[in-house]
Amino acid sequence: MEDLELRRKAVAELGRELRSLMETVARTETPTEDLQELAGEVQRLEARFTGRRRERSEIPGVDVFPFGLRMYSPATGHGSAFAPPLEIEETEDGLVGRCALGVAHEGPPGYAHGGMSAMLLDELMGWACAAKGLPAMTIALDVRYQRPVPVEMPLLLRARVTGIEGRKITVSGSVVPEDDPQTILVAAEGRFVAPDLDRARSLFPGAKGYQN
Ligand SMILES: CCCCC/C=C\C/C=C\C/C=C\C/C=C\CCCC(=O)SCCNC(=O)CCNC(=O)[C@H](O)C(C)(C)COP(=O)(O)OP(=O)(O)OC[C@H]1O[C@@H](n2cnc3c(N)ncnc32)[C@H](O)[C@@H]1OP(=O)(O)O
Repeated sequence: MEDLELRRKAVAELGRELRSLMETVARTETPTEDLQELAGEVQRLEARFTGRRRERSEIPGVDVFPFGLRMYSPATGHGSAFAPPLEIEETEDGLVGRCALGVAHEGPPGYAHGGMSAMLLDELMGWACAAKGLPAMTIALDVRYQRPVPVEMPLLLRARVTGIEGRKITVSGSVVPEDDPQTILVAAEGRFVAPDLDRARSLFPGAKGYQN
């Protein structure tokens, strides 16, 4: 079997380069004819991804699902061009995530798109459920945008499970500047449900651990 760590490293390296490319594209003032030529080059590059293409519900071989790694997650995945990516650490008071967003994640000029903050919090809050042994799906997310989130600013995101009632979990979350953690930029309250085994089997047919 191919070395998994080596493959994860390669996936992360490719992700890093793609992220950098996305940021360059979002900021470039390159002449129009060069853009046209570059589109053709990117298309040729894409044709070099050979080999089997993963099925829709197939879990990537580099992942650990549902408790571990999601390498192509648009929030935390080191293999994703779209992810900041969010780095997660477990603390006594829940999970803490660190990242900085880029111009590619912009909504209002100079500030993050609100959907980015919502996505990052949603994911971190989901991982907070998994950290309690209950991998769960979001059923409701209430996001309060208190201050705009500047891009290129180191951020701290927090997620804490506030209640567990059977398979239903409530979680709170926030986004703050790393150097000014008292200032809440975004606050969120979420409700999650951990699917029971039958539901998990039908929702995630590619997750071998759940199959008979
Ligand atoms: C051992 C199983 C493990 C399975 C793995 C699960 C998840 C793994 C996922 C990720 C990996 C881990 C870390 C997380 C990382 C990222 C997080 C990303 C978060 C997301 O990006 S996630 C995408 C958006 N999210 C959805 O796509 C959910 C759509 N949704 C559904 O697919 C169903 O909703 C489901 C399956 C969640 C529950 O369905 P179900 O059949 O298992 O549950 P059931 O109906 O029995 O409800 C039980 C109690 O929850 C109440 N309840 C249920 N659903 C409700 C709703 N929608 N609104 C209000 N209350 C609701 C009922 O009222 C009842 O309450 P009561 O008991 O008091 O009556």
